[in-house]
Amino acid sequence: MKQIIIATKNKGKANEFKEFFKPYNLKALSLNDLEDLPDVEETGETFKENAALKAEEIASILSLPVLADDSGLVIDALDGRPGVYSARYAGEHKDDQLNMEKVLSELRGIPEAKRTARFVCVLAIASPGSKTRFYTGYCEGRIADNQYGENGFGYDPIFIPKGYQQTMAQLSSDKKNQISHRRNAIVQLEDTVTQHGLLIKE
Ligand SMILES: O=P(O)(O)OP(=O)(O)OP(=O)(O)OC[C@H]1O[C@@H](n2cnc3c(O)ncnc32)[C@H](O)[C@@H]1O
Ligand SMILES: [Mg+2]
Repeated sequence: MKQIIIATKNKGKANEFKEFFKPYNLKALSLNDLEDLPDVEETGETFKENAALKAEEIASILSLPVLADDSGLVIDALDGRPGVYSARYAGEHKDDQLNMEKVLSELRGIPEAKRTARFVCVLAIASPGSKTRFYTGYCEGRIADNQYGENGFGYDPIFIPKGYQQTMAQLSSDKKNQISHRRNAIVQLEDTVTQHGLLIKE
């Protein structure tokens, strides 16, 4: 089967990419499937900068085209936080539970209408010798009053997509993968995947 490398160590993201690429008969390999690759430091101030850092560093080490995802939750009432700091919002150890508790406590007392937020996903495709390409997807919604549901990862238990009454973590993984920021970004890059050199081996 043909393969595509995703420069992520996040198992939740990696599993979603595995599903997305199945219809292309493409096997998505994450950094958890490959040995001896460094942790890329995310020193950028934007999703785009961090996505480029991850894709370009791994592409240059492997001399292969690489896809990276930088994503996060942007909350209006918190002036856009946690934003690019979503993974480490409550500390360097990247704890989903503590991150959600921090957001819920910062939003305590804020009424439903003012709890608007969106998930953002910026994908970068870096290919040695070519210019890095970017694709962005959004998923609009609001922050719930508590955590609900077990599916997904990250902030899914506190995020209610627009048009739904349940959190992302209460929806099935198939449903999430139809409406998510990551899906919406993937749709943008579909042509690139099918037409260009992302298929690294048979
Ligand atoms: O950098 P990699 O290795 O890909 O893994 P990461 O978890 O550090 O990924 P990011 O730097 O892009 O940070 C994204 C964070 O935003 C949150 N997030 C992104 N997509 C999400 C989703 O689909 N559902 C829930 N939370 C999400 C979650 O907390 C992630 O850890
Ligand atoms: Mg990260």
